[in-house]
Amino acid sequence: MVLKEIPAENITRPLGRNEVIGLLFRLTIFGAVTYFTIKWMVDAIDPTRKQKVEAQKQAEKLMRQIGVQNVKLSEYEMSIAAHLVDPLTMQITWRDIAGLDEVITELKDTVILPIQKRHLFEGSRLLQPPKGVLLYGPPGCGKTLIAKATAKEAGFRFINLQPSTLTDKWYGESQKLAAAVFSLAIKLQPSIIFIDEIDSFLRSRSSSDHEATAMMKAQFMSLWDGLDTDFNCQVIIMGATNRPQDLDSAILRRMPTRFHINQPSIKQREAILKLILDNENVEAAVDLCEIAKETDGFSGSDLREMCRDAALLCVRDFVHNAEPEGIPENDYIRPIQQSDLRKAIEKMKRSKTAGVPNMLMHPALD
Ligand SMILES: Nc1ncnc2c1ncn2[C@@H]1O[C@H](COP(=O)(O)OP(=O)(O)OP(=O)(O)O)[C@@H](O)[C@H]1O
Repeated sequence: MVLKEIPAENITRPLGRNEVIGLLFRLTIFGAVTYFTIKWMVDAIDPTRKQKVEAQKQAEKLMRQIGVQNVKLSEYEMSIAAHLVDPLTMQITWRDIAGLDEVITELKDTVILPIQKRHLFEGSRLLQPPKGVLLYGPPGCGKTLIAKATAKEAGFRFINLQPSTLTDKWYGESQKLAAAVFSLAIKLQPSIIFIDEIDSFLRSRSSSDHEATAMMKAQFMSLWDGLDTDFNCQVIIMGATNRPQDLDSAILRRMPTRFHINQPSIKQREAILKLILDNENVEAAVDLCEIAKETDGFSGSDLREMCRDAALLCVRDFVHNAEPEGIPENDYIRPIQQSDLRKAIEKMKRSKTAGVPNMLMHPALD
């Protein structure tokens, strides 16, 4: 009916030049609007998009900081590169670790020496630096410190990989990300891939594993084997775990160099306390040997929190001794005393028996 109203000659006559241009123009606008709408919708429903953009920005910044130029990275490598640790901010050296001298000496001999003096070991297949190192032991006892110091001292780049980076993604993405971990580490070599809580994603395989998880694990292992067969490749995987018994036996086999970082002994606690309080204002009469005796069962991290608490007691005194107008009587903070450390130990013990991490007990002071 509508067509009937249009004169027949208007339908059959060829289009004029202007009409063709107009039509093309409208088609282009329509195409562009459709493209951007679909792109916007896909972006809007991709929950990882914001993360990806952030990761890319972070990665580009870090790559510039570590002086990597002219290396082209894929989208997946970019999101892994966001976990690179800038060596300028990574200031941990052996001197920042107390009480673990034996572990450090062994690490120097078995991991760092073969890296630094490669030429001496070139002829031997047996004496190549290990491609997998496992640090195991209770939480807060220095595993991460050891890994960072190893990277710093050996001059390796440090990729701090959280297992959730690989496991939180959409189906299929985790495999691409796992591959990106290795390809990025190779592009940036020499490098250390540090995986904290490695048991959380490379635990013993079970029949209840999701198919994607099982595939990712298998792929991770075969990529790892790739590192092993390439003698020129300078990539080391360092894993840390509190639960080595939960690790897949195939993973354990790939980490033949293992270090037990145990709860510190009394001597080690004394050394850690000395290090933590080294630059603090501590009364000369403080007996750290006594404090070490009283802190049985404390990790290095507990000791640090405890010392921080003791130091805060001095600050609190300073604030509470202030005159009513808010001006402190003396303009200095008193040194840490034995009694402050004792009070802090008691507080830490209470929080440990209550199963609450100490820092949660005084969030207001953080
Ligand atoms: N041996 C140590 N010497 C000096 N400081 C230590 C030592 N052990 C632990 N610390 C302190 O405790 C903090 C936590 O240690 P770290 O992160 O290395 O522990 P971790 O074993 O990796 O723990 P988690 O398993 O919870 O990751 C360190 O930042 C450091 O301040």
